[in-house]
Amino acid sequence: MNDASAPVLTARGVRLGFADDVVLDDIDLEVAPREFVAMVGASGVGKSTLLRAFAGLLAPQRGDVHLSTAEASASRDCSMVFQAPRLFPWRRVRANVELGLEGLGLSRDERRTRAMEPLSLVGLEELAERWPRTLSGGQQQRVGIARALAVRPRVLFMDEPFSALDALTRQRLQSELTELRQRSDAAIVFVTHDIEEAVLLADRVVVLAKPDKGAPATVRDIVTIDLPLARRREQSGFRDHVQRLEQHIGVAATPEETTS
Ligand SMILES: Nc1ncnc2c1ncn2[C@@H]1O[C@H](COP(=O)(O)OP(=O)(O)OP(=O)(O)O)[C@@H](O)[C@H]1O
Repeated sequence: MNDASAPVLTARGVRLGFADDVVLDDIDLEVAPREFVAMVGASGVGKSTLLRAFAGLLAPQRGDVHLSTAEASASRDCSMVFQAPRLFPWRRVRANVELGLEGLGLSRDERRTRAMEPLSLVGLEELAERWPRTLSGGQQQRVGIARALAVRPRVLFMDEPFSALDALTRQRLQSELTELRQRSDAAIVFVTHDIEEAVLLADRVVVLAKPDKGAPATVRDIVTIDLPLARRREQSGFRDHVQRLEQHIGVAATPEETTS
């Protein structure tokens, strides 16, 4: 039995890299059940690499990653949403969502029923029998999210899931994700290069950065976003969090730059 408050993900002293190239080092992080953690950092700092290691797709060179075991019936420890929805064009929407459920010991009927739950969570139950090519980009990404949720993961990993969408669709999906996380039991670890998106969505934002040029990146800061959910960019406190994060990542303009 899992302790209900025990972390769903624990990383201790993690080092990651490719051959002799160390990309990240000394990574320590715990993610609590149902927590939403965003990871931000400059391009190439290692956000996707770390997410892959968390999901068990890449072995650490040092340290370890522990994912707690899923307890719900026919569920998985984790699932992943990518930048592109990666739907199979020859399978209808519902059949795409059922894909993740194969191999979980469910009957065909059970798989069909289970696929409809997350589709309704993302507002697509009406489109269950459509072909992917007949959906908009935002709808296709919702199908990708539904497919990842169908397995009732303890942790949902999302790698820049909205970055390929137009600005309006992106905003809509951001607010939908806030609603969805309140109705789902999954913790979410979300990679983005968009600091405002991280402040809109996350309970905590992990800043990855290199301490020195050429050195592997590590966790520079973890910022708790203590604003109530259903956030808006205009609300008080929002910009303060964005600015603090920008300074840590090193994208904030220096005073000389702003006055010249
Ligand atoms: N399979 C691989 N083999 C060798 N090097 C890799 C591999 N995957 C990633 N890297 C390197 O690891 C570093 C981190 O890449 P990663 O994609 O994790 O960064 P990122 O922070 O997600 O970047 P971005 O924001 O641009 O997507 C980069 O220098 C990249 O070139």
